[in-house]
Amino acid sequence: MKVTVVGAGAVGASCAEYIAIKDFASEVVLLDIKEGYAEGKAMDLMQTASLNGFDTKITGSTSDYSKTANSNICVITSGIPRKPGMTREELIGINAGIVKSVSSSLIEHSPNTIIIVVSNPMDTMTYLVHKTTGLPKNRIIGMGGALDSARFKYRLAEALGAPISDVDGMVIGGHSDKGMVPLTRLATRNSVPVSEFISEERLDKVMQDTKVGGATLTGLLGTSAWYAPGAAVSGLVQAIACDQKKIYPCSTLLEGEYGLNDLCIGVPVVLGKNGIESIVKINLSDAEKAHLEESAAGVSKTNGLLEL
Ligand SMILES: NC(=O)C1=CN([C@@H]2O[C@H](COP(=O)(O)OP(=O)(O)OC[C@H]3O[C@@H](n4cnc5c(N)ncnc54)[C@H](O)[C@@H]3O)[C@@H](O)[C@H]2O)C=CC1
Ligand SMILES: O=C([O-])CC(=O)C(=O)O
Repeated sequence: MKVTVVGAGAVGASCAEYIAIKDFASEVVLLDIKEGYAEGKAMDLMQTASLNGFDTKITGSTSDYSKTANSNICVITSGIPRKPGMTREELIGINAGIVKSVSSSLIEHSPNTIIIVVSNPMDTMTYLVHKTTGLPKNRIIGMGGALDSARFKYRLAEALGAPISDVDGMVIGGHSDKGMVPLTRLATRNSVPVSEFISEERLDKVMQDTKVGGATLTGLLGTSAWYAPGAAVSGLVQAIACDQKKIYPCSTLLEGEYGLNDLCIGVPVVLGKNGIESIVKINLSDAEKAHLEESAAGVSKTNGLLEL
């Protein structure tokens, strides 16, 4: 199993590290445009192998896509992150050009690859990959919901005073400060609805804190987060590489599902060796449907800024 990660910055390197530590891939190639940067990160990571006990071989490449040839899975993290006070949508001008050229170079060398898009604004970048590459829809996956759901579980555990392992919950919708739809109604503590333990007001705060999870970290760090994003990507990569058939909320092209068309947005999907094996349709309440539709309108508006 060969995995390429484009962008050896904060998220790309974290992603490579988590993939290696989980030790399911034979090879990870990190690629960046900064001279020597990916090679340096790869060497540093390889020097953790005996310490962390993995055999995954990590190599680096400065813009040489021949080294990525025949990758089973390619992750795109190249592009600029936001600074405090910015929205993810403001990154579109620079990141669209980067994502378009990177995806085309990847496919040239790995025509059968599955692509995971991370660069922001992620739902729109995922749509761009659809529009410009012609890859089948099951092989283009946007990562956002897995991260947002992890943050939701963190906030739920905090509110419940419970261990995170006791908590389950999912966030669908667009990966944006306003567009996320945390499904509080379906969240559970050890299969008991969380509403049995905490008030509606407290749950509403959980929802609000979850939606601004990325912005909160950007304010604290001066740039956006990388540990949880890297871990979330590694979960998706593992589900595909090991054909786990796990359900994750991912950004995928909708063609009528959830009443939405011609956009990529986060909904639950089954991940396995073919990438997106199926879109899972769950019954949403009227309020959740309205929230998702509003989120979709926001994503479509951002998609409208693409020069296609
Ligand atoms: N979808 C999600 O949940 C998340 C998305 N992100 C997004 O991921 C992206 C990367 O974030 P960071 O790693 O923090 O940024 P970073 O600045 O640390 O790393 C980005 C890397 O991309 C490289 N790069 C730029 N243009 C390139 C090109 N054409 N080819 C190859 N490499 C290129 C840069 O040299 C840099 O090393 C940002 O757009 C950020 O908003 C970040 C966290 C979560
Ligand atoms: O907040 C950002 O800009 C990066 C990101 O998507 C996240 O951490 O959720």
